[in-house]
Amino acid sequence: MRAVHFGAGNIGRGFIGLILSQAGYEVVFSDVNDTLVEQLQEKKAYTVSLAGEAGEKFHVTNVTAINGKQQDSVAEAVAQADLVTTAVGVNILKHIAGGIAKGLELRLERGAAPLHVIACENAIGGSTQLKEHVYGHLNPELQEKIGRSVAFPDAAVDRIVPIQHNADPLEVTVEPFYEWVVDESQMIEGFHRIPGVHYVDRLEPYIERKLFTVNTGHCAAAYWGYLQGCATIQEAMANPDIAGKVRRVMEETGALLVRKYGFDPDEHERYIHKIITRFTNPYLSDEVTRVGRSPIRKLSPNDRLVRPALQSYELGLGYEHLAMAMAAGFRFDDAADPEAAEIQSDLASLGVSATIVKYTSIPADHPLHAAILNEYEQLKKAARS
Ligand SMILES: NC(=O)c1ccc[n+]([C@@H]2O[C@H](COP(=O)([O-])OP(=O)(O)OC[C@H]3O[C@@H](n4cnc5c(N)ncnc54)[C@H](O)[C@@H]3O)[C@@H](O)[C@H]2O)c1
Ligand SMILES: O=P(O)(O)OC[C@@H](O)[C@@H](O)[C@H](O)[C@H](O)CO
Repeated sequence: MRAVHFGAGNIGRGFIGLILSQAGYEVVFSDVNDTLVEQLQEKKAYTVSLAGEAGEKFHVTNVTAINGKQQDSVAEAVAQADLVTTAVGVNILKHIAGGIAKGLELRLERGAAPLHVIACENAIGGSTQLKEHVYGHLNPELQEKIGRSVAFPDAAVDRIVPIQHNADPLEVTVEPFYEWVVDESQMIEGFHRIPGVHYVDRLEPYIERKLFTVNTGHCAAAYWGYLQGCATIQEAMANPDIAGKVRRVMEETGALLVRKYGFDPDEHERYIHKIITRFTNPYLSDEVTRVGRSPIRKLSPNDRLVRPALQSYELGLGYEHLAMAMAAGFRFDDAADPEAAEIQSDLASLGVSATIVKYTSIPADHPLHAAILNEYEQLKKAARS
């Protein structure tokens, strides 16, 4: 069996590629990074190391790569695949959609077997978003025909994989923990279950639990850490003030999740505790600039900060620390991050209030807007003194 995986980056090699290879798939990575592609084509294998005391290593074999810039090769790979997965970043999905659409057309012409396409991105409805992009390249007749034999089940993926600084460009160090949850209700016949993947009937509680706990806490640690001059999440979490606030932001989203989904409060508390342990893993060094990356995405209405804060407000629950984390996000001025630079430019030209509205879509007369604005001004004052 052959899987085509888009994105031979950190999570692609360190998680999805590893699991698929262990499940017996030949993994064909599609990437636009020439070095990664050439190395994978040449070595056909790489090493995944677990960041833990034992330092366990996995030799991942039966892998290769194609260059994602060559749309015909991408389409041919999709046409021959038994499974398609992605980990490119949710904003990149639109760029891979054309090649996938072309590949699906080829499959139709050749009468190929049913196919599942699973986007493993940090987003609600990632595969559904990819499907919309792919369908944007197909006329209604093709959409209808392809829809009968191609499914896009949504997924939630969890494993912390920092930016790598290894001599071997293919080697990747990952945390030992992982969770991959796939929505079974969106699948069609002919799917071969992948060992290590958890299949559920309803993904929403899983993706929201993951995004609003792991990723909300993570970006809060990154933004507060960045403002305190910390280079890594580990360094940020060693600061008791930051660690306390990170816990409280996860308690706010925890109260929301418990209310929305009826999670057991003690079990959810253990989930938060486990996440804090993962953030403080001494065998990992995870840069705050990676975790805080793409603040426009992270401050957008459906992502890890605004969505839980608005829902908490609607239910009369606390959102103070979420507002504080958003304010810190607006202060994240990493010059190497184009989204951070865009926000900083808007703050200077539009002012704080209009910039908050522009990126969060929270109206200026909303109490959450006032809370973000107030906290932003406090942070600015603190930075001056
Ligand atoms: N790293 C983590 O801890 C982690 C954990 C869970 C989920 N995720 C999610 O996984 C996704 C990837 O994150 P990452 O940390 O692996 O990022 P990454 O930057 O390490 O990897 C992304 C890869 O996609 C490639 N890419 C970009 N454009 C492409 C294109 N058009 N075609 C093919 N490949 C292309 C890049 O060259 C890169 O190798 C994101 O959505 C992220 O939120 C990351
Ligand atoms: O990948 P992002 O930019 O959505 O978020 C950064 C990190 O929070 C994220 O990559 C985590 O490490 C990961 O989601 C853990 O499962």
